[in-house]
Amino acid sequence: MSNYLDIEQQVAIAAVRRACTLTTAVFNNLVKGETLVKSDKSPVTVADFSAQAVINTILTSAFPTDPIVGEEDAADLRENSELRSRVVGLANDALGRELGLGEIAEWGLGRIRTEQELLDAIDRGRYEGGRKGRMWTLDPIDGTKGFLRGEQYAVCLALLVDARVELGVIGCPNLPQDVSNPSGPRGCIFVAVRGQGALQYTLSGGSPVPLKMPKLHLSELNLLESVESAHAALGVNERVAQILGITRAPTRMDSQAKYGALARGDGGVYLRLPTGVGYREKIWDHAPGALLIEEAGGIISDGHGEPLDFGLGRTLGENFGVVATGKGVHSQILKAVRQAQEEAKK
Ligand SMILES: Nc1ncnc2c1ncn2[C@@H]1O[C@H](COP(=O)(O)O)[C@@H](OP(=O)(O)O)[C@H]1O
Ligand SMILES: [Mg+2]
Ligand SMILES: [Mg+2]
Ligand SMILES: [Mg+2]
Repeated sequence: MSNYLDIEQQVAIAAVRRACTLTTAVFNNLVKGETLVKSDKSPVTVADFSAQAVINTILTSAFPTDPIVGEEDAADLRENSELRSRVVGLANDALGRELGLGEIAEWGLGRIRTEQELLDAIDRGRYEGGRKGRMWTLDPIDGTKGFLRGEQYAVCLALLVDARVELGVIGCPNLPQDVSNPSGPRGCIFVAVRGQGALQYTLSGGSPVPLKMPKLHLSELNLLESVESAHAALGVNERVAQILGITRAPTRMDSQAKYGALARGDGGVYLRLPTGVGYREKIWDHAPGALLIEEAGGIISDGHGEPLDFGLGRTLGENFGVVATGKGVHSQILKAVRQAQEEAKK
């Protein structure tokens, strides 16, 4: 008998690997005009579009009936022929390479797709989400701002069944494989399967390393937080650290690379509290990271201690931020969050 979600795991890792190769290549050749500003003022690049095209194409070929909740859609590309042909070229380059580690010819790799097929593949990510059945969440580049700065970003894919995350894969092309050697080799893939633990692979292959979050005392913790002050209330984080007596400086890092760092013990708490502008967190920004933390032995909730609900649609609804950390310190951190929040209201 095969292991739970063996095939899904193999497909998801292969798809994320291909997308990571693509995004790395694009970064090295990104030119002016290849970044657009979306209606919410956030950036999107040809790399985001083509990575979504590649992953959706592979997923649809392996699991034709599975719906996908993906961050991007093809509307901007349908209006812009220059951008469209660049995205089509990049996606076909990525899909056309010969079979790699663990890849199977039946996934349809190697075949050149038409423009129409690739735009439709991107738009397969428009599923509205919900509580029943299987669905994938995809963030082709999480941390687009980090990507553009040449810093951290992540290619993030998760499989949910009845709104529960069962498989999570996070590819981090720029993340050092070993935090104690920051100038050493980079490129990690984090994989979690419910009930089967959390693993780190290197992007280049090789045997995975199991991840287990260390038991930390409050005094040893440091916060993992966003680089962008628009994404999280960094001032409140500072106060939470002060209340808890945390003296170590926070680690600021874009994207779900933060969840990978937390799972392997490079930091003690992922803390993301709302900035008060009414933003709703997106399910693709947290689904794979949430399972990674649980499978590495940690706990994840919102800032009130409520579980994250991935069954409400494309967003986490009215949720209050995210707190992920070790089981031993979670309740103390929530208490400090409550105190900092109350002080901020005064
Ligand atoms: N006001 C806001 N509050 C919280 N998150 C926000 C936000 N505006 C954008 N984001 C999300 O923050 C993500 C990046 O998170 P981080 O700050 O941890 O790197 C973005 O993902 P993308 O880069 O995929 O668009 C985007 O979805
Ligand atoms: Mg975005
Ligand atoms: Mg994102
Ligand atoms: Mg994104």
